Amino acid sequence: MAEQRAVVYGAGKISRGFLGNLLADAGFAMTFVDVDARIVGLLADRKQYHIHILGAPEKDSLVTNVTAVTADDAATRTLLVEAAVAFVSVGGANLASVAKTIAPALCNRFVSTREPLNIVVCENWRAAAATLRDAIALELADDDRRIFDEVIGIAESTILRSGIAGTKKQLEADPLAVQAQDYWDLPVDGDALVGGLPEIPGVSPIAGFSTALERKMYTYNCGNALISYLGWLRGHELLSQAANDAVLADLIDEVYKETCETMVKRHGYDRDDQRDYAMRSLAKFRDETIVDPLYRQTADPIRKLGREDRLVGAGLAALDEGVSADAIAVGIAAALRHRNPADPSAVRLAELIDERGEGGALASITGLAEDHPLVVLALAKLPEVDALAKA
Ligand SMILES: NC(=O)c1ccc[n+]([C@@H]2O[C@H](COP(=O)([O-])OP(=O)(O)OC[C@H]3O[C@@H](n4cnc5c(N)ncnc54)[C@H](O)[C@@H]3O)[C@@H](O)[C@H]2O)c1
Ligand SMILES: O=P(O)(O)OC[C@@H](O)[C@@H](O)[C@H](O)[C@H](O)CO
Repeated sequence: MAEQRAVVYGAGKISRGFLGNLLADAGFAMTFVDVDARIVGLLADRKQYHIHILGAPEKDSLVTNVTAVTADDAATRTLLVEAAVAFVSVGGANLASVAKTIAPALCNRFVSTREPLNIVVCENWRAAAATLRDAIALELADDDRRIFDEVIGIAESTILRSGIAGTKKQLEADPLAVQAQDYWDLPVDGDALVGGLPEIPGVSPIAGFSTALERKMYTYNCGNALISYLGWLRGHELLSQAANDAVLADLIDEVYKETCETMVKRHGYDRDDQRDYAMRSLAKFRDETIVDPLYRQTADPIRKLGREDRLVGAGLAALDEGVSADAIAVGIAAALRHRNPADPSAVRLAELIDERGEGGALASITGLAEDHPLVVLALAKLPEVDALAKA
């Protein structure tokens, strides 16, 4: 059988450290598309890179048979003609821009084939598949849009593996090296697929997936964000240190109670199943073999304070369901206190707070009124956050 090719939009930590791992193990040749010319140049020259599996070095691998092109390269236009599957992991805020690269490539594909193709979207971003589908549709003329609607599946997934930059030593040996959690499943929205996915062990189409990404963002990433922003304020460097900090234990327990109750009420998840799901995430955060720096977890606080993102989104959902959002609000307050001169988003957050105060900044980031109950609640938690930072 001819070699199957996958196109992976984004060549960052998840694309190389997770998608590339599963696809290489399944025997795929891969083309990565990225806006970062340095990464693209390295991939195109070296055609391989190392993945280091945290806590399980026997599962480390050398991914081969890869190449890459920059997103503005004319070569991207023909990439999807023979692709068997595509993945996107570029950061949710970049979905509109990647759509501009994907749309012409789909038009070229339609000239030679109307065979179905699925694009799996791998982002921590609410309604990521709909966002990408709408953005691609905007780029297409009517005839192509009709074909697009018929033969192109765009399916969400939940990424539960952590992808982490290589250590200094690993990067000296291979500038493309990534570290990844020892986790191998990528659940995908099976109902959104057209014609099914090629066989890729670990990539599992799931029926009834519609609320899975929100569940992950508002349970797993909400807990993670509270732990990470408070952990940073308390001087920790790693996620596992923050998640094992006894001073934070009660609050962590509370935030999971709130988010679990919210998900049970909002989507009808079984209470025990939801609790197990939540506790699996906490066990992961506490796992010391997963050496995950808090600067990655806390990066881009403005995005993470977004109205539909892990903290404010979860807080609004809790209030809608009549559930307490007190602990979630502590997480929001801790994010407002986040300062990191090396992170442009944190610098911008500090400027916004200087200009408008915490309430004004949160209102302008979320679009909520300054007197919205969640904004008021979050501001009321600032003294608690300040006390926890010093405790
Ligand atoms: N790293 C993790 O552990 C992890 C886990 C779960 C979910 N996620 C989510 O996965 C997504 C990717 O995360 P990551 O950690 O791999 O980020 P990353 O920054 O390492 O990689 C993103 C890559 O996308 C590229 N990119 C940006 N705009 C692009 C465009 N228009 N076209 C092509 N490439 C573009 C960037 O240059 C970068 O190389 C995010 O939504 C993140 O929230 C990450
Ligand atoms: O990727 P972000 O920036 O949205 O969030 C940082 C981490 O919390 C996140 O990458 C988790 O590690 C990930 O969601 C694990 O599934």
